[in-house]
Amino acid sequence: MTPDSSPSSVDDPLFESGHRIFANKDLLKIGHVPEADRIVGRDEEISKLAKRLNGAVHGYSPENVMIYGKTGTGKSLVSKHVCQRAQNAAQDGVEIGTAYIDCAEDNTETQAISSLAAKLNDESSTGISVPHTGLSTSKYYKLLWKTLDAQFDSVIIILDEIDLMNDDSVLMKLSRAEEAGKIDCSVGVIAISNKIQYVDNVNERVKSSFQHKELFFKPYDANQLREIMFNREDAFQDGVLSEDVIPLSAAFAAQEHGDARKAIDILRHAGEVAYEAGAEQVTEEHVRQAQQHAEKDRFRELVNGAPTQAKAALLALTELSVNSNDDAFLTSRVYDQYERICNHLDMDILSVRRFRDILKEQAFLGVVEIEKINKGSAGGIHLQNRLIEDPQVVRETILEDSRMQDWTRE
Ligand SMILES: Nc1ncnc2c1ncn2[C@@H]1O[C@H](COP(=O)(O)OP(=O)(O)OP(=O)(O)O)[C@@H](O)[C@H]1O
Repeated sequence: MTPDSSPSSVDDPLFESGHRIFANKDLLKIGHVPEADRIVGRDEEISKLAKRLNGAVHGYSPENVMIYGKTGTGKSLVSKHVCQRAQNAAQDGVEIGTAYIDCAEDNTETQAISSLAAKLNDESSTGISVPHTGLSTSKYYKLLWKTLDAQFDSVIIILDEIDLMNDDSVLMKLSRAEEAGKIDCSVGVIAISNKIQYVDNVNERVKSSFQHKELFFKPYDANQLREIMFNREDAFQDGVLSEDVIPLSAAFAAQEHGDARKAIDILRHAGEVAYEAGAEQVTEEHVRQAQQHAEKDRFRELVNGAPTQAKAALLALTELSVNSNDDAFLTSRVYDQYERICNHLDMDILSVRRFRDILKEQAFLGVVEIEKINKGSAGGIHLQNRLIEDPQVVRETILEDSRMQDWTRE
Protein backbone atom coordinates (compact mmCIF):
# COMPACT_ATOMS: atom_id res chain seq x y z
CA MET A 1 0.00 0.00 0.00
CA THR A 2 1.26 3.48 -0.78
CA PRO A 3 1.46 6.21 1.90
CA ASP A 4 -1.41 8.19 0.39
CA SER A 5 -3.92 5.47 -0.31
CA SER A 6 -6.56 5.27 2.38
CA PRO A 7 -5.92 2.64 5.04
CA SER A 8 -8.98 1.42 6.92
CA SER A 9 -7.88 2.48 10.38
CA VAL A 10 -4.83 3.34 12.46
CA ASP A 11 -4.70 2.50 16.15
CA ASP A 12 -2.49 5.35 17.31
CA PRO A 13 -4.58 8.58 17.66
CA LEU A 14 -1.44 10.57 16.89
CA PHE A 15 -1.93 9.62 13.23
CA GLU A 16 -4.93 10.24 11.00
CA SER A 17 -7.01 7.29 9.77
CA GLY A 18 -6.87 7.68 6.03
CA HIS A 19 -6.07 10.82 4.11
CA ARG A 20 -8.63 13.62 4.24
CA ILE A 21 -7.97 14.73 0.68
CA PHE A 22 -6.28 12.02 -1.40
CA ALA A 23 -7.60 8.50 -1.94
CA ASN A 24 -4.88 7.42 -4.38
CA LYS A 25 -2.29 10.11 -4.98
CA ASP A 26 -0.25 7.77 -7.19
CA LEU A 27 -2.69 8.51 -10.00
CA LEU A 28 -1.28 12.04 -10.06
CA LYS A 29 2.37 11.01 -10.21
CA ILE A 30 4.06 12.22 -13.39
CA GLY A 31 5.58 8.85 -14.32
CA HIS A 32 2.25 7.08 -13.78
CA VAL A 33 0.94 5.24 -16.85
CA PRO A 34 -2.86 5.24 -16.65
CA GLU A 35 -5.01 2.40 -18.03
CA ALA A 36 -6.11 2.71 -21.66
CA ASP A 37 -9.54 4.11 -20.82
CA ARG A 38 -7.99 7.02 -18.92
CA ILE A 39 -5.87 8.15 -21.87
CA VAL A 40 -7.52 11.04 -23.69
CA GLY A 41 -7.29 12.14 -27.33
CA ARG A 42 -4.32 10.06 -28.39
CA ASP A 43 -6.00 7.17 -30.28
CA GLU A 44 -4.43 8.12 -33.58
CA GLU A 45 -0.91 8.47 -32.13
CA ILE A 46 -1.31 5.17 -30.26
CA SER A 47 -2.38 3.34 -33.40
CA LYS A 48 0.37 4.89 -35.56
CA LEU A 49 3.03 3.97 -33.02
CA ALA A 50 1.61 0.44 -32.70
CA LYS A 51 1.91 0.01 -36.49
CA ARG A 52 5.59 0.95 -36.32
CA LEU A 53 6.24 -1.51 -33.50
CA ASN A 54 4.04 -4.26 -34.90
CA GLY A 55 7.02 -6.38 -36.02
CA ALA A 56 8.06 -6.91 -32.41
CA VAL A 57 4.78 -8.68 -31.58
CA HIS A 58 5.69 -11.35 -34.16
CA GLY A 59 9.36 -11.52 -33.24
CA TYR A 60 10.58 -9.37 -36.15
CA SER A 61 12.27 -5.98 -36.07
CA PRO A 62 10.22 -3.07 -34.78
CA GLU A 63 10.82 0.17 -36.70
CA ASN A 64 12.66 3.10 -35.13
CA VAL A 65 10.45 6.07 -34.34
CA MET A 66 11.21 9.67 -33.51
CA ILE A 67 8.47 11.39 -31.51
CA TYR A 68 8.29 15.18 -31.33
CA GLY A 69 5.99 17.41 -29.33
CA LYS A 70 5.94 20.09 -26.68
CA THR A 71 6.28 19.20 -23.04
CA GLY A 72 3.31 17.42 -21.42
CA THR A 73 1.70 16.27 -24.67
CA GLY A 74 1.74 12.59 -23.74
CA LYS A 75 4.85 11.44 -25.65
CA SER A 76 6.28 9.37 -22.78
CA LEU A 77 2.90 8.11 -21.72
CA VAL A 78 1.89 6.90 -25.20
CA SER A 79 5.30 5.29 -25.74
CA LYS A 80 5.14 3.38 -22.46
CA HIS A 81 1.51 2.44 -23.05
CA VAL A 82 2.14 1.00 -26.53
CA CYS A 83 5.21 -0.88 -25.28
CA GLN A 84 3.13 -2.49 -22.52
CA ARG A 85 0.46 -3.45 -25.01
CA ALA A 86 3.01 -4.91 -27.42
CA GLN A 87 4.37 -7.06 -24.58
CA ASN A 88 0.88 -8.27 -23.69
CA ALA A 89 -0.03 -8.91 -27.32
CA ALA A 90 3.15 -10.84 -28.20
CA GLN A 91 2.50 -13.96 -30.23
CA ASP A 92 3.00 -17.29 -28.45
CA GLY A 93 6.66 -18.00 -27.95
CA VAL A 94 7.74 -14.40 -28.69
CA GLU A 95 9.47 -12.61 -25.83
CA ILE A 96 9.50 -8.82 -25.96
CA GLY A 97 11.64 -6.71 -23.66
CA THR A 98 11.03 -3.00 -23.12
CA ALA A 99 13.04 -0.38 -21.28
CA TYR A 100 12.66 3.34 -20.61
CA ILE A 101 15.70 5.61 -20.30
CA ASP A 102 15.46 9.23 -19.21
CA CYS A 103 18.39 10.84 -21.03
CA ALA A 104 18.21 13.85 -18.70
CA GLU A 105 19.54 11.47 -16.04
CA ASP A 106 21.54 9.00 -18.09
CA ASN A 107 23.09 11.53 -20.43
CA THR A 108 26.33 9.77 -21.38
CA GLU A 109 26.65 6.74 -23.62
CA THR A 110 28.11 4.64 -20.79
CA GLN A 111 25.36 5.59 -18.33
CA ALA A 112 22.60 4.93 -20.86
CA ILE A 113 23.97 1.53 -21.89
CA SER A 114 24.70 0.41 -18.32
CA SER A 115 21.18 1.48 -17.28
CA LEU A 116 19.70 -0.40 -20.23
CA ALA A 117 21.68 -3.54 -19.44
CA ALA A 118 20.67 -3.35 -15.76
CA LYS A 119 16.98 -2.71 -16.53
CA LEU A 120 16.65 -5.42 -19.15
CA ASN A 121 18.63 -8.06 -17.30
CA ASP A 122 16.80 -10.54 -15.10
CA GLU A 123 19.77 -11.96 -13.23
CA SER A 124 17.79 -14.91 -11.90
CA SER A 125 17.14 -16.12 -15.44
CA THR A 126 20.34 -15.04 -17.22
CA GLY A 127 22.87 -15.57 -14.44
CA ILE A 128 24.52 -12.37 -15.71
CA SER A 129 25.41 -9.68 -13.22
CA VAL A 130 25.51 -6.05 -14.40
CA PRO A 131 27.56 -3.79 -12.11
CA HIS A 132 26.17 -0.24 -11.80
CA THR A 133 29.54 1.37 -12.45
CA GLY A 134 33.14 0.55 -13.14
CA LEU A 135 33.08 -0.99 -16.63
CA SER A 136 34.09 0.55 -19.94
CA THR A 137 31.39 1.52 -22.46
CA SER A 138 32.28 -1.38 -24.73
CA LYS A 139 32.02 -3.87 -21.85
CA TYR A 140 28.57 -2.54 -21.02
CA TYR A 141 27.54 -2.96 -24.66
CA LYS A 142 28.76 -6.57 -24.56
CA LEU A 143 26.78 -7.21 -21.38
CA LEU A 144 23.72 -5.62 -22.95
CA TRP A 145 23.94 -7.80 -26.07
CA LYS A 146 24.40 -10.91 -23.88
CA THR A 147 21.36 -10.15 -21.72
CA LEU A 148 19.20 -9.38 -24.75
CA ASP A 149 20.12 -12.60 -26.52
CA ALA A 150 19.59 -14.61 -23.36
CA GLN A 151 16.04 -13.38 -22.89
CA PHE A 152 14.31 -11.75 -25.84
CA ASP A 153 13.31 -12.04 -29.48
CA SER A 154 12.61 -8.31 -29.74
CA VAL A 155 13.36 -5.28 -27.63
CA ILE A 156 11.82 -1.80 -27.71
CA ILE A 157 13.89 0.92 -26.08
CA ILE A 158 12.46 4.34 -25.21
CA LEU A 159 15.07 7.12 -25.09
CA ASP A 160 13.23 10.09 -23.59
CA GLU A 161 14.66 13.61 -23.99
CA ILE A 162 17.20 12.25 -26.47
CA ASP A 163 18.41 15.82 -27.20
CA LEU A 164 19.98 15.86 -23.73
CA MET A 165 22.18 12.86 -24.53
CA ASN A 166 25.71 14.08 -25.09
CA ASP A 167 26.57 11.40 -27.65
CA ASP A 168 24.15 10.46 -30.42
CA SER A 169 26.14 7.37 -31.43
CA VAL A 170 23.92 5.41 -28.99
CA LEU A 171 21.20 5.61 -31.64
CA MET A 172 23.53 4.21 -34.28
CA LYS A 173 24.91 1.38 -32.17
CA LEU A 174 21.50 0.26 -30.94
CA SER A 175 19.94 0.32 -34.39
CA ARG A 176 22.89 -1.41 -36.06
CA ALA A 177 23.50 -4.15 -33.49
CA GLU A 178 21.41 -6.80 -35.24
CA GLU A 179 22.64 -5.96 -38.73
CA ALA A 180 26.24 -5.93 -37.48
CA GLY A 181 25.75 -9.47 -36.18
CA LYS A 182 26.28 -8.51 -32.54
CA ILE A 183 22.91 -9.93 -31.48
CA ASP A 184 20.14 -12.20 -32.74
CA CYS A 185 17.47 -10.22 -30.99
CA SER A 186 15.86 -7.36 -32.93
CA VAL A 187 15.92 -3.84 -31.48
CA GLY A 188 13.62 -0.86 -32.08
CA VAL A 189 14.16 2.58 -30.59
CA ILE A 190 11.56 5.21 -29.76
CA ALA A 191 13.48 8.47 -29.41
CA ILE A 192 11.55 11.38 -27.88
CA SER A 193 12.35 15.08 -28.07
CA ASN A 194 10.77 18.49 -27.50
CA LYS A 195 13.11 19.94 -30.11
CA ILE A 196 11.75 19.67 -33.59
CA GLN A 197 15.16 20.23 -35.18
CA TYR A 198 16.83 17.46 -33.17
CA VAL A 199 17.44 15.06 -36.07
CA ASP A 200 18.78 17.86 -38.30
CA ASN A 201 21.68 18.26 -35.89
CA VAL A 202 22.46 14.57 -35.61
CA ASN A 203 25.67 13.26 -37.18
CA GLU A 204 25.10 12.02 -40.78
CA ARG A 205 26.39 8.51 -40.04
CA VAL A 206 23.99 8.21 -37.13
CA LYS A 207 21.15 9.50 -39.25
CA SER A 208 21.74 7.01 -42.00
CA SER A 209 21.73 4.03 -39.62
CA PHE A 210 18.88 5.30 -37.46
CA GLN A 211 16.29 5.05 -40.24
CA HIS A 212 13.18 6.26 -38.52
CA LYS A 213 9.57 7.34 -38.95
CA GLU A 214 8.39 10.54 -37.29
CA LEU A 215 5.34 11.21 -35.14
CA PHE A 216 4.19 14.66 -33.96
CA PHE A 217 2.11 15.22 -30.84
CA LYS A 218 -0.10 18.31 -30.73
CA PRO A 219 -0.78 20.23 -27.50
CA TYR A 220 -4.12 19.49 -25.79
CA ASP A 221 -7.02 21.91 -25.81
CA ALA A 222 -8.74 22.93 -22.57
CA ASN A 223 -11.50 20.31 -23.03
CA GLN A 224 -8.99 17.49 -23.37
CA LEU A 225 -7.07 18.72 -20.32
CA ARG A 226 -10.32 18.74 -18.38
CA GLU A 227 -11.10 15.20 -19.45
CA ILE A 228 -7.59 14.02 -18.54
CA MET A 229 -8.14 15.33 -15.01
CA PHE A 230 -11.74 14.11 -14.64
CA ASN A 231 -10.42 10.65 -15.54
CA ARG A 232 -8.20 10.81 -12.47
CA GLU A 233 -10.77 12.28 -10.09
CA ASP A 234 -10.58 9.11 -8.01
CA ALA A 235 -7.12 10.21 -6.89
CA PHE A 236 -9.18 12.29 -4.42
CA GLN A 237 -11.61 11.20 -1.74
CA ASP A 238 -15.28 11.28 -2.77
CA GLY A 239 -16.79 14.75 -2.81
CA VAL A 240 -13.54 16.49 -1.89
CA LEU A 241 -13.06 18.32 -5.20
CA SER A 242 -15.32 21.31 -5.56
CA GLU A 243 -16.90 21.83 -8.95
CA ASP A 244 -14.58 24.52 -10.31
CA VAL A 245 -11.29 22.89 -9.42
CA ILE A 246 -10.72 20.81 -12.57
CA PRO A 247 -11.99 23.41 -15.09
CA LEU A 248 -9.78 26.06 -13.49
CA SER A 249 -6.69 23.82 -13.43
CA ALA A 250 -7.34 23.03 -17.12
CA ALA A 251 -7.69 26.73 -17.95
CA PHE A 252 -4.36 27.53 -16.25
CA ALA A 253 -2.58 24.68 -18.05
CA ALA A 254 -4.09 25.68 -21.41
CA GLN A 255 -2.79 29.25 -21.07
CA GLU A 256 0.79 28.60 -22.24
CA HIS A 257 0.25 25.53 -24.36
CA GLY A 258 -1.93 22.52 -23.61
CA ASP A 259 0.42 20.85 -21.15
CA ALA A 260 -1.10 17.86 -19.32
CA ARG A 261 1.89 17.67 -16.98
CA LYS A 262 1.19 21.20 -15.79
CA ALA A 263 -2.54 20.46 -15.40
CA ILE A 264 -1.90 17.39 -13.25
CA ASP A 265 0.80 19.19 -11.25
CA ILE A 266 -1.58 22.04 -10.43
CA LEU A 267 -4.34 19.62 -9.44
CA ARG A 268 -2.05 17.60 -7.15
CA HIS A 269 -0.56 20.73 -5.68
CA ALA A 270 -4.02 22.20 -5.02
CA GLY A 271 -4.84 19.04 -3.04
CA GLU A 272 -1.65 19.45 -1.03
CA VAL A 273 -2.38 23.13 -0.33
CA ALA A 274 -5.90 22.20 0.84
CA TYR A 275 -4.50 19.47 3.08
CA GLU A 276 -1.88 21.75 4.61
CA ALA A 277 -4.57 24.36 5.28
CA GLY A 278 -6.65 21.74 7.14
CA ALA A 279 -9.51 22.14 4.63
CA GLU A 280 -12.15 19.48 4.03
CA GLN A 281 -12.50 20.38 0.35
CA VAL A 282 -10.21 21.46 -2.46
CA THR A 283 -11.48 24.79 -3.76
CA GLU A 284 -10.81 27.28 -6.54
CA GLU A 285 -8.67 29.28 -4.10
CA HIS A 286 -6.38 26.29 -3.54
CA VAL A 287 -5.96 25.97 -7.32
CA ARG A 288 -5.01 29.64 -7.55
CA GLN A 289 -2.44 29.18 -4.81
CA ALA A 290 -1.08 26.07 -6.54
CA GLN A 291 -0.82 27.99 -9.81
CA GLN A 292 1.02 30.81 -8.06
CA HIS A 293 3.43 28.26 -6.62
CA ALA A 294 4.00 26.79 -10.09
CA GLU A 295 4.62 30.27 -11.52
CA LYS A 296 6.94 31.08 -8.67
CA ASP A 297 8.89 27.87 -9.21
CA ARG A 298 9.36 28.64 -12.90
CA PHE A 299 10.34 32.18 -12.09
CA ARG A 300 12.61 31.22 -9.28
CA GLU A 301 14.55 29.10 -11.74
CA LEU A 302 14.78 31.89 -14.33
CA VAL A 303 15.38 34.75 -11.92
CA ASN A 304 17.75 32.91 -9.59
CA GLY A 305 19.94 32.09 -12.54
CA ALA A 306 19.90 35.68 -13.84
CA PRO A 307 22.93 37.96 -13.39
CA THR A 308 22.64 40.69 -10.71
CA GLN A 309 22.21 43.44 -13.31
CA ALA A 310 19.27 41.59 -14.86
CA LYS A 311 17.73 41.25 -11.40
CA ALA A 312 18.09 45.01 -10.87
CA ALA A 313 16.45 45.70 -14.25
CA LEU A 314 13.56 43.38 -13.45
CA LEU A 315 13.20 44.89 -9.99
CA ALA A 316 12.90 48.32 -11.62
CA LEU A 317 10.07 47.15 -13.87
CA THR A 318 8.47 45.36 -10.93
CA GLU A 319 8.52 48.44 -8.69
CA LEU A 320 6.81 50.50 -11.41
CA SER A 321 4.18 47.82 -11.98
CA VAL A 322 3.42 47.36 -8.29
CA ASN A 323 3.16 51.10 -7.57
CA SER A 324 1.15 52.20 -10.58
CA ASN A 325 -2.16 51.50 -12.29
CA ASP A 326 -0.34 50.97 -15.60
CA ASP A 327 1.28 47.72 -16.52
CA ALA A 328 3.55 48.80 -19.41
CA PHE A 329 6.38 51.35 -19.15
CA LEU A 330 8.69 53.11 -21.58
CA THR A 331 12.29 51.91 -21.40
CA SER A 332 13.43 55.42 -20.34
CA ARG A 333 11.13 55.29 -17.33
CA VAL A 334 12.29 51.81 -16.33
CA TYR A 335 15.89 52.97 -16.74
CA ASP A 336 15.34 55.89 -14.30
CA GLN A 337 13.98 53.47 -11.74
CA TYR A 338 16.89 51.09 -12.41
CA GLU A 339 19.35 53.95 -11.74
CA ARG A 340 17.68 54.62 -8.38
CA ILE A 341 17.95 50.94 -7.47
CA CYS A 342 21.62 50.73 -8.51
CA ASN A 343 22.47 53.83 -6.47
CA HIS A 344 20.69 52.45 -3.45
CA LEU A 345 22.41 49.07 -3.78
CA ASP A 346 25.75 50.63 -4.62
CA MET A 347 25.90 48.81 -7.97
CA ASP A 348 27.44 49.85 -11.30
CA ILE A 349 24.98 51.53 -13.65
CA LEU A 350 24.98 50.14 -17.18
CA SER A 351 24.52 52.30 -20.29
CA VAL A 352 21.01 52.62 -21.73
CA ARG A 353 22.07 50.41 -24.63
CA ARG A 354 23.24 47.56 -22.38
CA PHE A 355 20.14 48.02 -20.27
CA ARG A 356 17.95 47.59 -23.37
CA ASP A 357 19.81 44.39 -24.24
CA ILE A 358 19.09 43.03 -20.78
CA LEU A 359 15.38 43.69 -21.17
CA LYS A 360 15.47 42.01 -24.59
CA GLU A 361 17.13 38.96 -23.06
CA GLN A 362 14.37 38.84 -20.42
CA ALA A 363 11.80 39.08 -23.20
CA PHE A 364 13.47 36.11 -24.89
CA LEU A 365 13.21 34.15 -21.63
CA GLY A 366 9.51 34.94 -21.42
CA VAL A 367 9.71 37.16 -18.33
CA VAL A 368 9.05 40.51 -20.03
CA GLU A 369 6.96 41.46 -23.05
CA ILE A 370 8.27 44.30 -25.22
CA GLU A 371 5.95 46.20 -27.49
CA LYS A 372 6.85 48.87 -30.06
CA ILE A 373 4.71 51.98 -29.96
CA ASN A 374 4.67 54.63 -32.63
CA LYS A 375 4.33 58.18 -31.26
CA GLY A 376 3.66 59.79 -34.63
CA SER A 377 6.03 61.44 -37.09
CA ALA A 378 7.68 63.68 -34.48
CA GLY A 379 7.69 61.22 -31.57
CA GLY A 380 9.26 58.20 -33.31
CA ILE A 381 9.23 54.59 -32.18
CA HIS A 382 9.42 53.74 -28.47
CA LEU A 383 9.58 50.48 -26.58
CA GLN A 384 7.15 49.61 -23.81
CA ASN A 385 8.00 46.90 -21.30
CA ARG A 386 5.52 44.77 -19.43
CA LEU A 387 6.04 41.95 -16.93
CA ILE A 388 4.35 38.82 -18.19
CA GLU A 389 3.89 37.29 -14.74
CA ASP A 390 2.27 38.73 -11.63
CA PRO A 391 4.57 41.59 -10.43
CA GLN A 392 4.12 40.54 -6.78
CA VAL A 393 5.39 37.06 -7.60
CA VAL A 394 8.36 38.50 -9.49
CA ARG A 395 9.12 40.95 -6.68
CA GLU A 396 9.08 38.28 -3.96
CA THR A 397 11.34 36.09 -6.05
CA ILE A 398 13.89 38.83 -6.75
CA LEU A 399 13.97 39.83 -3.10
CA GLU A 400 15.02 36.31 -2.17
CA ASP A 401 18.49 37.40 -3.36
CA SER A 402 20.20 38.79 -0.24
CA ARG A 403 21.86 41.54 -2.30
CA MET A 404 18.51 42.75 -3.60
CA GLN A 405 16.91 42.73 -0.16
CA ASP A 406 18.80 45.93 0.71
CA TRP A 407 16.44 47.71 -1.68
CA THR A 408 13.61 47.36 0.84
CA ARG A 409 15.76 48.81 3.66
CA GLU A 410 16.00 52.57 3.97
N1 LIG B 1 -3.62 11.85 -23.31
C1 LIG B 1 -3.43 11.79 -22.00
N2 LIG B 1 -4.34 11.20 -21.21
C2 LIG B 1 -4.14 11.10 -19.88
N3 LIG B 1 -3.05 11.59 -19.25
C3 LIG B 1 -2.11 12.19 -19.98
C4 LIG B 1 -2.25 12.32 -21.39
N4 LIG B 1 -1.16 12.95 -21.87
C5 LIG B 1 -0.37 13.21 -20.83
N5 LIG B 1 -0.92 12.76 -19.69
C6 LIG B 1 -0.33 12.87 -18.36
O1 LIG B 1 0.38 14.10 -18.30
C7 LIG B 1 1.67 13.93 -17.70
C8 LIG B 1 2.76 14.31 -18.68
O2 LIG B 1 2.71 13.44 -19.81
P1 LIG B 1 4.01 12.88 -20.53
O3 LIG B 1 5.11 12.71 -19.53
O4 LIG B 1 3.63 11.70 -21.33
O5 LIG B 1 4.34 14.12 -21.47
P2 LIG B 1 5.58 14.30 -22.43
O6 LIG B 1 5.03 14.78 -23.73
O7 LIG B 1 6.42 13.07 -22.46
O8 LIG B 1 6.33 15.50 -21.71
P3 LIG B 1 7.90 15.84 -21.59
O9 LIG B 1 8.35 16.20 -22.96
O10 LIG B 1 7.91 17.01 -20.66
O11 LIG B 1 8.55 14.62 -21.03
C9 LIG B 1 1.72 12.48 -17.26
O12 LIG B 1 1.28 12.41 -15.92
C10 LIG B 1 0.72 11.79 -18.15
O13 LIG B 1 0.20 10.64 -17.51
